[in-house]
Amino acid sequence: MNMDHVAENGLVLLGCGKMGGAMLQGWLAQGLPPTSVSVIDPNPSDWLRGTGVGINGDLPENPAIVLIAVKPQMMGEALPTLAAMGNGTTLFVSVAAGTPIAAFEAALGAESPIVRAMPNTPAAVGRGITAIIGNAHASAAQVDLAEMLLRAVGQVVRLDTEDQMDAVTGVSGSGPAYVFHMIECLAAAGEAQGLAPALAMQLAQATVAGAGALAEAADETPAQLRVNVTSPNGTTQAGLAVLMDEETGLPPLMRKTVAAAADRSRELGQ
Ligand SMILES: NC(=O)C1=CN([C@@H]2O[C@H](COP(=O)(O)OP(=O)(O)OC[C@H]3O[C@@H](n4cnc5c(N)ncnc54)[C@H](OP(=O)(O)O)[C@@H]3O)[C@@H](O)[C@H]2O)C=CC1
Ligand SMILES: O=C(O)[C@@H]1CCC=N1
Repeated sequence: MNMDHVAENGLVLLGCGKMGGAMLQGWLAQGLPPTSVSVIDPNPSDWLRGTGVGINGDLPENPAIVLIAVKPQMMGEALPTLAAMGNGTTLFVSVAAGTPIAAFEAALGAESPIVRAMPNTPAAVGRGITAIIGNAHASAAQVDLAEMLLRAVGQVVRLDTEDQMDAVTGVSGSGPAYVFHMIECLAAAGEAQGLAPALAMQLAQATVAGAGALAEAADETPAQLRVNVTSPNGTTQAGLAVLMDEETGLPPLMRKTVAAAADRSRELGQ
């Protein structure tokens, strides 16, 4: 199974907001024909209307893939729409935080092939990372198909057990928001040191983007890259003494942040 299989049999996207839209953008850029995509969304955006995909019209009877990208809180309303779709060969892929595979099996039938996935919004620029796990009825070829589709918008990792999904959500699903907030804080701190707002934001954005690109491209570990910036008794050492404090610095704060997000993911699954 490959992208041709999806193009021939169709892809249904349930919910085209920030995450569904980011992935659709990536697939269309990779050459998935818009005519093979059917979107169900109550308020289609102008961007979506301009793509040429089918919107809130007739759906293919047995699409290759149904991608579920509605909020977990809307799942109860959305699942009956899905139950009418698929004949055992359609693969259902959910990106919803918290919602367990068992909830989809209960609504769609235990024989339905289902892949649970946790992507992130850098998918919009092809730089996402998605963790996936299939249910017992998803064949190896179907999990491969989900992986191929998600690779079009970034990296893909496979999980051994579904319970890892809560921690993944806390790290990479929500993670972009932590990094965006770090940019905001770095810029605000620059302003507090007397820089103009636009200059402080430019410095903060370029520093986070550049450090991320270097961390990905370099052979050294992030720890070594940090050491490379830190001259003995210099400015970075002074700054890091605050940031790396085990009592008041980033390590305990990041542990609490990721734990809170993972706990919320577990809660959404109740
Ligand atoms: N945003 C992110 O960074 C990530 C999100 N996710 C998951 O992706 C899913 C979507 O999140 P996100 O894109 O942020 O949310 P959005 O609210 O941006 O998108 C959800 C979309 O679904 C539409 N919708 C609501 N009800 C229905 C329905 N019954 N049938 C079809 N469409 C419906 C919404 O329309 P309307 O707005 O008009 O209600 C909206 O366009 C969530 O489950 C979330 O956990 C996963 C990883 C990362
Ligand atoms: O905030 C959320 O619940 C979703 C899941 C991961 C990122 N956004």
